[in-house]
Amino acid sequence: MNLQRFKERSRLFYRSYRLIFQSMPAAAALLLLLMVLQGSLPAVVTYLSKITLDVLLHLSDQSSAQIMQVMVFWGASVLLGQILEPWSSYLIAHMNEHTTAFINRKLVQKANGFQGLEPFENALFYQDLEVLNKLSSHKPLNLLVATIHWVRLLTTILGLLLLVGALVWWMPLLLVACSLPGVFKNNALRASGWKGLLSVRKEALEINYFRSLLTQENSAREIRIYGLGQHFENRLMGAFATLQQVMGKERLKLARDPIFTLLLSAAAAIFSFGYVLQMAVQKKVSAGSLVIVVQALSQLQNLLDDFTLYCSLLTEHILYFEKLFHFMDHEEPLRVPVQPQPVPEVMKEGIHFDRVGFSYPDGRTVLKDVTFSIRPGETIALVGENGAGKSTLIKLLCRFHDPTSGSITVDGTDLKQLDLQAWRGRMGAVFQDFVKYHLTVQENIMLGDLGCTDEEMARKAAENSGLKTEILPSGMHTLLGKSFGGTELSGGQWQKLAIARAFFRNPDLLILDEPTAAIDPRAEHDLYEQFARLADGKTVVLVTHRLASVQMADRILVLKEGQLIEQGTHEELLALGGEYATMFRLQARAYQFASEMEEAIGA
Ligand SMILES: Nc1ncnc2c1ncn2[C@@H]1O[C@H](COP(=O)(O)OP(=O)(O)OP(=O)(O)O)[C@@H](O)[C@H]1O
Repeated sequence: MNLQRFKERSRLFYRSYRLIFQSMPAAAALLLLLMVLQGSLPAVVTYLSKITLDVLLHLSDQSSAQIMQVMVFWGASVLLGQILEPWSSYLIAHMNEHTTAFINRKLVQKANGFQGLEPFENALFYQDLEVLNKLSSHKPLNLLVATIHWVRLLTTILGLLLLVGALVWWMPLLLVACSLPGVFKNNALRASGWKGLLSVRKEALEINYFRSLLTQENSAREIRIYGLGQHFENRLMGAFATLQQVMGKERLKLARDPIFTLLLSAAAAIFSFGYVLQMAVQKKVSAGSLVIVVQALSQLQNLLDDFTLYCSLLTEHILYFEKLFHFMDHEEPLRVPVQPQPVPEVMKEGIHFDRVGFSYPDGRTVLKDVTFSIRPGETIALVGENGAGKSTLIKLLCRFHDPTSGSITVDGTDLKQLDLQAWRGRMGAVFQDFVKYHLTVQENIMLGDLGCTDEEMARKAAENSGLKTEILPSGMHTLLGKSFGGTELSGGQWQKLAIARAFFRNPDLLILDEPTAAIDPRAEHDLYEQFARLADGKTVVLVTHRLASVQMADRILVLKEGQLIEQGTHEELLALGGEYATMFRLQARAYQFASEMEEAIGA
């Protein structure tokens, strides 16, 4: 290990211990103290044995008083060891819970702290988060416990080496030197094990994914209809097999490879033992000294092996922290201004997209040179075929991503310079993949504005969204979703609830990304009338495929393959006879066909 690497490792250890100590400073310090105390006890007991033997072999008038003293010390040491053991176990368990919660909180805070969505669209981010989350329940404590055992072992070993060194000065050096190759070997093996674990992060995610597909209600129907159970089970077992194969190889290496280093340290112990015996034969040592050296050597052999093991465990655990800090040091890709500009109280000029281009991190260009304006109080509808870039445009408006080229301004100020929290605070949004919170109806709505506790407003928002809460078992207080045994809503009812949440916030800018996809035509018609009434004075950006609904918009923007190809009112675009007119006629024909069919069936 070169100096640079050594410095990095030392910094890493320092940062890791600081993190653990931050979670419970007093308990960690106390535990460390207990372990050092416990660690020094074996050397004390061994030393007391030597004194006893020497006293017995050289009896004098003070011998009985000396033996009494030794017995008191011996008894106190044994008792102390017994008293301390349960307390260290108690502290370890106590700290385990705290450090797990502490690290989990740090991870969640970090993930939640990202203002943009880019990290969430990166597979490695998820894989790292998964590994870190999973191991957070034992790695931090393992590091602490391994450190404590390491300190305890070191204290015991140093004590015993001192005893041995007092007799033969070079013997401790020999024993330590012959143990070092084992330390290095085991460290390397543990590091390789950790690399192996990281190399199967994808498989670990696959296991979670396929297991949840096979066990959760939302996938249960398709799996049964298409008979996918066995297929996914095979893929699950395939991921398990890869994981077992990789980790099995690492475990085998760990069991097999340290044999030569073990033989070396055993040879040093045997040689030392033989040397001391020869000294005893030549009467160069007292019987007491001989006994303690023999005792110390036999203990040292095991202790040095344990020490080697704990060194390698420390290496393994510290690698978890290396990953953890790497994750924690992840920089926010979205540049947030240090001194943000305030969001205008009332928008005057509106929002302007100027030659906006955007590519996702995979490099595909999704928006090209898009230029348009949204005036305050205007309702804009975005239409276009699947994958045209409508939702991406909404993401840029919410500043989940920044444009790759061009700019978005609000009353002339670049969106990047605005106070992002305040900007988002003005918005209400119903996304395509809105969240179904497994909470009560009222809570679902009131999450729209945590600062408002007006239950009557929540009821009104439900009413405006067209959600009939009176038919639910406990009205507004009905618990929803299966997670906690609540009532399940239909897709359309959930969607209305998401709309109610957006209404409850009473936003200046309402974003609706296919808000009615799951809603029946009559409810959709009622809802759009409500939108028109409620949106009075608000700016609305609506994405929809149902062109019958966009006629209420002040302006319609047509996107195709990431480009804005047409814009105008419904009538203007029909008169233009372009993409919109074609799409509208196709849909109208389908509706006409349907109503003719209805009439025919009626007749
Ligand atoms: N997170 C992402 N990473 C990479 N590419 C993405 C991501 N999200 C969307 N895309 C790609 O960007 C393009 C535009 O997607 P977008 O969701 O904006 O289209 P859309 O017009 O809203 O489509 P739809 O009507 O089907 O909802 C698509 O080709 C899609 O594959």
